[in-house]
Amino acid sequence: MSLVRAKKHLGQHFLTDKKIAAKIVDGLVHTDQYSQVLEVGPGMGILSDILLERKDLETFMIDIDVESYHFLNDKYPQMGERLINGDFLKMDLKKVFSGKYAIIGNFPYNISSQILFKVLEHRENVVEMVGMFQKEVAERCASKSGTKDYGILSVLIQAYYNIDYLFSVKPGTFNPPPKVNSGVIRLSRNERVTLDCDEKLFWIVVKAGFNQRRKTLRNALSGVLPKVKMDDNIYFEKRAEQLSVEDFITLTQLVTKLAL
Ligand SMILES: C[S@@+](CC[C@H](N)C(=O)[O-])C[C@H]1O[C@@H](n2cnc3c(N)ncnc32)[C@H](O)[C@@H]1O
Repeated sequence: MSLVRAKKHLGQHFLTDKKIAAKIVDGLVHTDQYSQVLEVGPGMGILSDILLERKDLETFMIDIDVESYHFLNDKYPQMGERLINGDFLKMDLKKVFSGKYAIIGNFPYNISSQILFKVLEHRENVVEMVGMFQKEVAERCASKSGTKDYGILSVLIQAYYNIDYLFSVKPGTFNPPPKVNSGVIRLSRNERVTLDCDEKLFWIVVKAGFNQRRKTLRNALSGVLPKVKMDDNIYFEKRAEQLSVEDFITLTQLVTKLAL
């Protein structure tokens, strides 16, 4: 079985350290809540080898690279239709999974945000995600209000998930090595079934606030929500990075009232 040639445009950096691979799979801790897991970008299968040993989990895999797909198809003939050659970003997750499941991967760094937004979109059923990202992205997701890294993804992820930064990984543990350090995070769905506010508006407020993060929320929101008559509430004088998830929920409730 010849090895898969690493393709830069697909973000292919293959992990070579089996101990790190095992640590990543061990990051799945809420397995009482699901029995199916989707691995995104299995590559040559360093995580998949460990996942397939897990008797408590039914593993699905999707890789965009046809060469990886053939490699894995030969390596794991038992996978059948659970091994998919395709683009995770275009994958119809509802067609494959009807109940709760987890997502795991050493993700391609060029599409990190899109992967995270897709997880958020399917938050009702994705109860856990363990994944490796570029270290800065992993840290940004986990950062708290008042820090420079705190942004749209931090708020949206932390609204729906508890986040744990698990560990960092050096470039030398990949072949070929990436130019950046990596970080592994775990997202575990929190108790909130829904937010206590208009969720669509919450997303709009968060995005608008951070898209002009140097401005006060009064100025940042006025462009996207022209019908809202903002009063003298102190929230409007703050900047997005000063607000916690709870504050954003309260602000969204306030904006809803002022729009009536
Ligand atoms: C960083 S490599 C990780 C490979 C392997 N899991 C490992 O740890 O060695 C990322 C993998 O994601 C795959 N990939 C890139 N874009 C993808 C996409 N849109 N959908 C699914 N897989 C993708 C690449 O082909 C590659 O196998």
